[in-house]
Amino acid sequence: MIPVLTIDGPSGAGKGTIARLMAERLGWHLLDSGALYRLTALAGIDRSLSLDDAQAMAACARALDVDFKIINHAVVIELDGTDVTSRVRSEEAGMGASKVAALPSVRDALFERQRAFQQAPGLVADGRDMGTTIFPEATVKIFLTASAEARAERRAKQLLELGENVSLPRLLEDIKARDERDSARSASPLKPADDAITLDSTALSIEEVLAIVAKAVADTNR
Ligand SMILES: Nc1ncnc2c1ncn2[C@@H]1O[C@H](COP(=O)(O)OP(=O)(O)OP(=O)(O)O)[C@@H](O)[C@H]1O
Ligand SMILES: Nc1ccn([C@@H]2O[C@H](COP(=O)(O)O)[C@@H](O)[C@H]2O)c(=O)n1
Repeated sequence: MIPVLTIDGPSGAGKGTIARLMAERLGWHLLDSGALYRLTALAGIDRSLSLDDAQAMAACARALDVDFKIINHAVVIELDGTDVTSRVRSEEAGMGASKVAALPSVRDALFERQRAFQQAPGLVADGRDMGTTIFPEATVKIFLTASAEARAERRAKQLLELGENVSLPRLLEDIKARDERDSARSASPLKPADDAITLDSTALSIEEVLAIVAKAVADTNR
């Protein structure tokens, strides 16, 4: 079976960072499932659709015309032929994603697209339901978390580095709202798989988290 490492957890816990570093280290493929929900929201916004319209948003998700390109060692994301790399990371896309992700029809529409990422020699998949719903058979499952305050501070630092204006209280509010919506929804809510390793990164550096995850993967190969 093609091995899969899943990294789930709340927004800003460091999933994307650790998933990318682990994929590089292992030479495995990478699935950023949040990007698919963000792109679905952006496609809906661009078509002036209501993000609550389950049927229209599912059709949008199914027909998503996306391309992930590597240009000069960086990922470039195109939606309908347009570069949306920066837009995908915006708070508008994140909050929109969290709305459309609560629709079971949208989750169903993206199911097979995500499963198709499981290619040799292996896959690192980052999201909310990678270990519970999309890859329940995964070799190693990590549930990466951190306090809401630490996550808001990390996000603020990230946005400041991008030259964006930030309000820490506003970021903290958004993170808590997103946590609440992601955890309370009935379709694939944010929660650790029964067989996941839960890792609280509040007081850990990226290198320390990476070492723990790498050891968990190495331990399964013994
Ligand atoms: N252990 C850590 N200590 C300090 N900063 C961290 C740590 N892990 C990640 N970061 C930083 O926090 C920010 C958010 O990390 P990242 O984007 O990987 O989170 P995420 O869980 O994928 O978030 P989202 O689900 O919203 O995409 C980044 O700037 C990253 O460098
Ligand atoms: N497997 C997933 C991944 C993401 N979501 C939703 O998308 C939002 C954006 O995700 P990021 O990881 O890019 O921040 C997130 O808040 C979730 O609502 C999901 O439901 N399932």
